[in-house]
Amino acid sequence: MLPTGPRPWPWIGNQSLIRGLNSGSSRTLKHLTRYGDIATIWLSRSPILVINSPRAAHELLHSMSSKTSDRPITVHHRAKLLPWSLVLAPYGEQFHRLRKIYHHLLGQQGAMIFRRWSEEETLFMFKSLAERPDQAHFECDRHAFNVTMRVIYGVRYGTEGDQRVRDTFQLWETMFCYFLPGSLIFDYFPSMLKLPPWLQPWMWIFRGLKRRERGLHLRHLRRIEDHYLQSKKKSTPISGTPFAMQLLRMTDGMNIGEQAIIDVLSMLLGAGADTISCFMQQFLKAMAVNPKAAVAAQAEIDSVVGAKRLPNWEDNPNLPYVRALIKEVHRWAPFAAAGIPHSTTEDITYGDYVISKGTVLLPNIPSIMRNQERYVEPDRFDPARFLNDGSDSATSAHNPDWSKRDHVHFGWGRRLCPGVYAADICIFVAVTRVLWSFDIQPHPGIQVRMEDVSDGLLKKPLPFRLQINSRGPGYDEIVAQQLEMCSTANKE
Ligand code: HEM
Repeated sequence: MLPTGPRPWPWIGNQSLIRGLNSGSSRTLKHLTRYGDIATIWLSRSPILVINSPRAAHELLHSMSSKTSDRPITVHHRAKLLPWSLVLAPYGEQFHRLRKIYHHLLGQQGAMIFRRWSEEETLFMFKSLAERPDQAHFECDRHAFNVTMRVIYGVRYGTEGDQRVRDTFQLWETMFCYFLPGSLIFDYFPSMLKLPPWLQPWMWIFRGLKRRERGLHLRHLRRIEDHYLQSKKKSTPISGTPFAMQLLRMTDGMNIGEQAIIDVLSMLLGAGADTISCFMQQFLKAMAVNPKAAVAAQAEIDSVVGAKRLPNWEDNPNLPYVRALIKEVHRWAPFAAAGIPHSTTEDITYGDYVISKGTVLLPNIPSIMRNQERYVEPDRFDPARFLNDGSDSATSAHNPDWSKRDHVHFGWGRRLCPGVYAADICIFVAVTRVLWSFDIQPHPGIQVRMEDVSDGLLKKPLPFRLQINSRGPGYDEIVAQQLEMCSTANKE
């Protein structure tokens, strides 16, 4: 027996709800919570279990993680087109191989490379935010893109590269839609996968998208390959060097081909830049509508850091309110809607339910983070709820007690986001520095609407307007001095 859910239509199942889930519709996500901890919906004739409560999500995706970390069969078909993409990888040998690579690059040690580039790139962001506060959404994109490009290839794009940054974010948006279960016709009619390749239009479309993405990477990769060959001759150590260089060393002798390297690096760039940018945009909007929290965080930063220097990653242990505020933005304004679907690799039992092998499990992330059993007054933005939680995101995600986990924005179990350390660093540095130097308010006469977000896997804020004012000339001077001292990076 499966949990209850809305009645499916013959053949198509609950197609309109699936469409609602894919577009991150709050109405659909809320509607599904009516059916309890878990609701069953149908994609054609296959069940999808939508998990609505933190308790059920923890039990199924964390405690039973060894049996619930596959991706759905519909995703396996997509993975054939992108076999070196971790997010699509079926649970198995290739998943473990990729996960090892990601852990090497993004583990607690490896992720420290994000620190230097985040600190430096926030200076460029300040300048652009002060000059163009109306473009805050794009400045967040550019900031996150440049941090990640510097981590991967050691290069940054100046303003003359703006169009390329815009095109890349646009490309990712299209690609993400392609990955969603139920977004392609073969999800409903799997026999179409038996057609000859030239009769499968999704293949050509996807190959076109991939070609465009390859263009972005190839030039930078070729340059790094040259450096790598030089460093090999001289046996130069490569820890702390751009990820592309480290990846070449890790895969040297594996004979996996250039496209595989590009697939790994493009996953890192896409997953890193888009998420950090989304978070920063949600943070700016959340500060404009919750001014008391912003003022409390600024008071803490002022008393610990003062006005004579910029905050940095080392201030993290001394800024508990800022850390709590970041956790609250993750919880209150998540951009991951229905998370990335998991699937079971064997039959499992949850309460009275027997969930058979191959069943899709889809976490309803926004509803889980507004759960009344876990959070007091869940609709209220209240960083104080996390003041006694000193754990970083990775430690909290491994807490065996579901009711003590801070938020679930990074996923669960063996599929937990491997970028969690990098995200903690980039976000802390950018949030603390923005609060140190700017006052953020709604633009006069324009309401800030948290619900104005795009459709898709990531609910990205639609372009918004805020007032972002410097806190005074002393702050501007310090930023200007620091900018001057910045290393002259490779400019694209
Ligand atoms: C605010 C920042 C971020 C959030 C909220 C976030 C959230 C998530 C979520 C919800 C998942 C799916 C987990 C699951 O399947 O249960 C995921 C997967 C992933 N994330 Fe992140 N992420 C963030 C930042 C990053 C960064 C900075 C990187 C890399 C630089 C990254 C790389 C990845 C990768 C490679 C996966 C696929 C993991 C797998 O399928 O095993 N993420 N992330």
